[in-house]
Amino acid sequence: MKTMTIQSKDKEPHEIKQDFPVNFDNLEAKAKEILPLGNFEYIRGGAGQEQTMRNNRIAFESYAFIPQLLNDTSSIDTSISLFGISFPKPFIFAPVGMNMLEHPDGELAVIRAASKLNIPYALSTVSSYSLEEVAEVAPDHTKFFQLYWSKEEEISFSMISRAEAAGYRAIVLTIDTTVSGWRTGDLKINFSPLSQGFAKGNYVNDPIFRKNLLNGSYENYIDGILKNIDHAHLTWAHIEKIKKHTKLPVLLKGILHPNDAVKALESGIDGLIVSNHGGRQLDGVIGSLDALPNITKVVNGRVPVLFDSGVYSGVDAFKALALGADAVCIGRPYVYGLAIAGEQGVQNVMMNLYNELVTTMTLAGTSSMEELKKVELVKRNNQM
Ligand SMILES: Cc1cc2nc3c(=O)[nH]c(=O)nc-3n(C[C@H](O)[C@H](O)[C@H](O)COP(=O)(O)O)c2cc1C
Ligand SMILES: O=C(O)C(=O)c1ccccc1
Repeated sequence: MKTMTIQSKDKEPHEIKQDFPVNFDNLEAKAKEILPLGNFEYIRGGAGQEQTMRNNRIAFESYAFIPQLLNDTSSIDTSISLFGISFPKPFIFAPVGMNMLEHPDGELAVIRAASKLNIPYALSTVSSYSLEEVAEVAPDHTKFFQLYWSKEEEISFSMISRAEAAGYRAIVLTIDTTVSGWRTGDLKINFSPLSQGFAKGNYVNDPIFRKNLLNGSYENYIDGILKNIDHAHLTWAHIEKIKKHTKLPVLLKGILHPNDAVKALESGIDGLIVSNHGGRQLDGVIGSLDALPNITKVVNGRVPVLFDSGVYSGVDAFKALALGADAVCIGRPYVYGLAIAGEQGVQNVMMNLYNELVTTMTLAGTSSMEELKKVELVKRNNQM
């Protein structure tokens, strides 16, 4: 593979493989060639008729921005600050479960890429490698732990304590996975990612989970994970308990309604992630980007508002940031990069997104996140 070196604005040289797919469709097509069909469809697919997935894209396509020119954009500052820490790029790795479905190095490859690029990394509860193994690879890098609430709450509290002990900097509680979405693609071929055994990382050595396993509450790990993962009983009352249990900032992932954003603030939540889970959970909901402006309005800068679902280019990231997101979380693109070329693939994807964002900022006359936030957008009614 030919390589070239790109000098990014945060002064770290990054190598990009020239024959690595650049745009999202090509990335997805390449991953499809490489991955077993079930794994690929699980990653690509969404819930139901995939209306929500389409709504995500329609939302991005509906916004257009109006550049203002003859501003000095010879130096672009993309840095952001989150919970008192500064990062050179406005990106975050979204939590994505079971990375061994894509590559044997799984989350270890992703955290290596994240730490080289200095992009915060959110590890999933259902990771293939444990939170401790991931932390060991990059002890000083900023990591968040995404929590799927367990039916047996002691397991969740145990995982939070382990994340604290291993140096994770925040807990991201995902609230949109009350039950797993109606994933028609997986149902069609009877594909069950959990049954492949790649979701065990955080459960295998969890003291509470093991105790229950030995007590015979579950037949095996997979049975135990399946029995624990749905959280339909989770309510606002739990947030108080979680906040009491940990000193770490707690973010809620999956906020779409401004009323929920208000409740989150009233409950003392430290940050929000506007997300519809990439259209994988509830079909027929609003595009995530369409939910963003009303939420940033009610939050009004009191806590960080992060964003995900459908960010597939630097221009998409630009639009989400212009609509008030403090950082954007990247999901499927990096997962495809991981499938294609492991750690290097993850780096390539993130650097392509980043370099396109920098190019977009330069052309749009915006040299910092503050200026980007002032960009004017127009929304048109789009049919795709
Ligand atoms: C294969 C896959 C697995 C995921 N696993 C999790 C998970 O374990 N926990 C979680 O909160 N979100 C999970 N997500 C959702 C992502 O965090 C994120 O919300 C989503 O990927 C954003 O949509 P996008 O990929 O279209 O940008 C997963 C997404 C994918 C594609
Ligand atoms: O597939 C997903 O999107 C996801 O979040 C999940 C939920 C439960 C188990 C594994 C992954």
